[in-house]
Amino acid sequence: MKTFDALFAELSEKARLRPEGSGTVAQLDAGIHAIGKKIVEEAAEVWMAAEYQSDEATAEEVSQLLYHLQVLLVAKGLTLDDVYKHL
Ligand SMILES: N=c1c2ncn([C@@H]3O[C@H](COP(=O)(O)OP(=O)(O)OP(=O)(O)O)[C@@H](O)[C@H]3O)c2ncn1[C@@H]1O[C@H](COP(=O)(O)O)[C@@H](O)[C@H]1O
Repeated sequence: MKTFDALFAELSEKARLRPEGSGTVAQLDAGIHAIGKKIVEEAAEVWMAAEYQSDEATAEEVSQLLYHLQVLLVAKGLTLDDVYKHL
């Protein structure tokens, strides 16, 4: 099973190697504004799933929100340690 840290390493590699067909590369190319909008959209989907849908659906929406947050970190050149030091 993939972990949060493993996903971040994978996304960092995608940004470095820019493989064809990568959704992450497309998101990075779309820029901070587009990534930010995606985060807000996914956050709303987390809320709606938690309030009205199953635990499984909620967990899936959370995974998508975490993915888009990681894309934002990669786009900004931030690391997980930059975040962890605030936890
Ligand atoms: N974990 C994720 C992940 N979570 C969410 N998403 C993206 O976020 C979108 C969220 O989907 P929604 O349900 O909101 O659907 P949607 O609104 O129709 O989404 P759009 O495609 O229209 O933006 C998905 O379509 C994916 O594009 C993800 N895209 C990729 N990953 C993982 O990231 C890694 C790198 O992926 P690539 O860069 O695509 O190779 C792989 O391990 C993937 O499994």
